[in-house]
Amino acid sequence: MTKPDKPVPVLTIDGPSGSGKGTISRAVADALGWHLLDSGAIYRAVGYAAGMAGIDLSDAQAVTRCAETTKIVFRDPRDGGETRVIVNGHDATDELRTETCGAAASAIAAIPAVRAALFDKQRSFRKAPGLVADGRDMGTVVFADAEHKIFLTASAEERARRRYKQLKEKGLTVTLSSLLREIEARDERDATRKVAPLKPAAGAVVIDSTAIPIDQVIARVLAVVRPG
Ligand SMILES: Nc1ncnc2c1ncn2[C@@H]1O[C@H](COP(=O)(O)OP(=O)(O)OP(=O)(O)O)[C@@H](O)[C@H]1O
Ligand SMILES: Nc1ccn([C@H]2C[C@H](O)[C@@H](COP(=O)(O)O)O2)c(=O)n1
Repeated sequence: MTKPDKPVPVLTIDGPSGSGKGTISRAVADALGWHLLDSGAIYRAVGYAAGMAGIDLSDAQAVTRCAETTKIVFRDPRDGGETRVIVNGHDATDELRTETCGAAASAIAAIPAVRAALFDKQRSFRKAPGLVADGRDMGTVVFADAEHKIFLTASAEERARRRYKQLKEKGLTVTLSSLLREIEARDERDATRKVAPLKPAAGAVVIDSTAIPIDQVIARVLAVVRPG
């Protein structure tokens, strides 16, 4: 009798905005040689496409149609820079990273039919030799069968400071207090929605990175995948 194929391993990294999911996921995926899914970029792309089409984000039917029809392509840059996100043929990478797009993504992500429309697309990223999946419901819903699960968090104040530094370095004018308010509002919406709310998956290893430097967080996550 032949043995059934071993499922492709998945490491899920869920957590609130600014906890470092993207940074840590990219570094861990590179170290393991695994694929990467930035599921937040998919929700941001739909929020962006809906905005471009003039759709009212509270119109669940219209936003769901938008989620079903928006073409989202992740393009690896040839020069080793940031992955580009192409939305309906337009390189929207920079627009997607704005707080406006983050808030739009958070709003449309609360619509159950939108989440259902994006489910298969996210699952399709599971390919050998493995996948690191970053988001809010990777370990609880989309890859509930994942072998390794992390919940990465940090205090809201620390996350606001990180975002402030990031935006200042880009030359943008922001205030720490407004960023803290935006982060707290997004946390509240993502964690209290009825469908797939942000919460640690059962069995997830919780890492609070408030006072832990990036390289140590990466080491802790790698130790979960490759213990000993
Ligand atoms: N442990 C850490 N210590 C200090 N800074 C960190 C740490 N982890 C991440 N950062 C910095 O915090 C900022 C936000 O990180 P990142 O974009 O990875 O968070 P995120 O959780 O993916 O956010 P979002 O959900 O909004 O996409 C980046 O500038 C990153 O370099
Ligand atoms: N798996 C996911 C990923 C993202 N979202 C929603 C909620 C977030 O506020 C928003 C943007 O995500 P980010 O790019 O900041 O990680 O998208 C979600 O509901 N589920």
